[in-house]
Amino acid sequence: MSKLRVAVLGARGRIGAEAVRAVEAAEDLELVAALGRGDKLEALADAGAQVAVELTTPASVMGNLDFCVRHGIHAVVGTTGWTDDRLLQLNTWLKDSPDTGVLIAPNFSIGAVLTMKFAERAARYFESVEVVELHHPNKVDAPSGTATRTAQLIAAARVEAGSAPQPDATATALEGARGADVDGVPVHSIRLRGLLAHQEVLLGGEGETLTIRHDSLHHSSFMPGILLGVRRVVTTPGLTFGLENYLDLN
Ligand SMILES: NC(=O)C1=CN([C@@H]2O[C@H](COP(=O)(O)OP(=O)(O)OC[C@H]3O[C@@H](n4cnc5c(N)ncnc54)[C@H](OP(=O)(O)O)[C@@H]3O)[C@@H](O)[C@H]2O)C=CC1
Ligand SMILES: O=C(O)C1=N[C@H](C(=O)O)C[C@H](O)C1
Repeated sequence: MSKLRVAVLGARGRIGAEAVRAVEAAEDLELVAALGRGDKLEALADAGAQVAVELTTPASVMGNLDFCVRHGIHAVVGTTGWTDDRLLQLNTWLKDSPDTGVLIAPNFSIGAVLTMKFAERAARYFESVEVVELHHPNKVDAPSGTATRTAQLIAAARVEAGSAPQPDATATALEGARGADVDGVPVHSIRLRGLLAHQEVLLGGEGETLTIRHDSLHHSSFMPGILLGVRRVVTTPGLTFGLENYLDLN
């Protein structure tokens, strides 16, 4: 059987470099291009890439996806910075290339995906819920894509359950003291040398709390999810948001 031809964008970055190694080590995949900033996207088409793994920056991702979708190259995207407007734009491009698949995964690690699902399930049972994400200080965006997605899932679950607004008597506060408001869920971002990617979801009810915590200790935690994404995206046209859609979590 012929190998799937894979390219990595952002190949010299922290996660991109790990992804290059993971693709090279996979027997059913062939690394045909490894591009960094300044490299020409035409190299993807010239190399006959079937799937591009996009691990760059929020400023670069849309231009790269525009190229990929126009050339029918499937994409597995870990880059953050997704807004409703960006998703709308991507869906518009995909309409003109209906056989092309794009997976956007706010987090490729199984533990982080489960954290999001557990938090979504638990959200309706507690009066209060806040998210704390902790990352290395080189991260350029805050809150993290994972925390944003977690808060959105929690908020949607609470709306569906008819939950009351969270109790919070704060009358005065320094700007930022209560975190960022993501659909009504406070999200707190910590940047600390020594950390990689961590998240806590704190839920509180009368006389009890529940904390769901996940730690990515090495970029290797993201590799099984990336490889799964690469193998599945070629038979999953259109936009898929979240690795959970490729997993049997029920
Ligand atoms: N979904 C997930 O599970 C994960 C997602 N991420 C996300 O992935 C992204 C990258 O993270 P990280 O590796 O830590 O960041 P880095 O800054 O280490 O890597 C990004 C790389 O992309 C390069 N780059 C920038 N623009 C382009 C472009 N147009 N074409 C090709 N390469 C480009 C950068 O080059 P230069 O240095 O020259 O700017 C850099 O080498 C972030 O958005 C991060 O949040 C990270 C880990 C897991
Ligand atoms: O920048 C990172 O490192 C990470 N980014 C993603 C995010 O913003 O959620 C995934 C993971 O947290 C690592």
